[in-house]
Amino acid sequence: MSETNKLFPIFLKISQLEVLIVGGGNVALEKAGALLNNCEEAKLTFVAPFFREETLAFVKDFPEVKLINRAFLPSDLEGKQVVICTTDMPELHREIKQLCEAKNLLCNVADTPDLCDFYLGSVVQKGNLKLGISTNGKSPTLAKRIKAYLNDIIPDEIDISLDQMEKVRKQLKGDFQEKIKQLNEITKGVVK
Ligand SMILES: C[C@@]1(CC(=O)O)C2=NC(=C\c3[nH]c(c(CCC(=O)O)c3CC(=O)O)Cc3[nH]c(c(CC(=O)O)c3CCC(=O)O)/C=C3\N/C(=C\2)[C@@H](CCC(=O)O)[C@]3(C)CC(=O)O)/[C@H]1CCC(=O)O
Ligand SMILES: NC(=O)c1ccc[n+]([C@@H]2O[C@H](COP(=O)([O-])OP(=O)(O)OC[C@H]3O[C@@H](n4cnc5c(N)ncnc54)[C@H](O)[C@@H]3O)[C@@H](O)[C@H]2O)c1
Repeated sequence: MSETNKLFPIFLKISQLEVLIVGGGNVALEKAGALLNNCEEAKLTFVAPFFREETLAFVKDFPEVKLINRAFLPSDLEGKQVVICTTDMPELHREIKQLCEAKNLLCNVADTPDLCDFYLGSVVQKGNLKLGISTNGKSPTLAKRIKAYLNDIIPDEIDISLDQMEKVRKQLKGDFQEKIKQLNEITKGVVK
């Protein structure tokens, strides 16, 4: 059988988690952008001895972002649940990954699949609908292309259908199996 993608996608309530981003440069900006564009209340703490202007300009309007202006210390991991390493210091990333393992923290080392417990995905968003795309680390660029393609072909009106379905779902009576039958019937024509 051909190779399969064994990653399991979950949709994190990122505003309920404490996230540490180590580094404040281009890659930090890219990863923070990925999180904040999905949830502007994401609780991000950055630690870095130097922050790029672009990073500072981007994060300044987000209420839950904190900046610590010095080199990483192991104590920065206290109270954190997710850690994203974005510096230009591979040795530091290996050390942080080990510290995270000892504390059972989920760690992503940007652009370094071997050190990641999870990958960031490409995200398609149409109102309440969200699709996460993974290429199993094979090609983030192709993931970006697939995102653009899906963004074009999924109609904006899908969000109206979702709102209508929510109302119907709340009004339906009957036992669970009967509800599923009715919901399947109503949604038959939505995706053709
Ligand atoms: C989805 C997205 C999320 C995000 O980061 O926001 C993401 N990378 C994005 C873009 C992107 N990254 C890179 C380029 C330059 C072109 C290229 O190299 O292809 C571009 C394209 C661009 O920027 O246009 C460089 C790169 N990335 C990785 C490596 C190392 C390697 O593969 O070995 C290298 C080489 C570094 C070097 O040269 O040394 C690895 C990872 N990048 C991942 C995620 C994870 C796998 C996701 C998947 O399964 O597809 C994984 C495994 C880990 C992680 O970082 O979480 C985001 C899409 C943005 C969008 O949707 O618009
Ligand atoms: N820029 C890109 O798009 C890109 C693409 C692929 C790979 N990379 C690689 O990713 C790495 C980061 O790139 P970048 O462009 O974001 O670099 P950058 O210079 O913009 O940022 C590096 C950040 O790491 C911080 N840092 C350094 N030592 C630290 C420490 N001890 N504790 C905390 N923070 C520390 C710096 O203060 C800075 O904020 C580099 O190794 C680069 O080669 C970058």
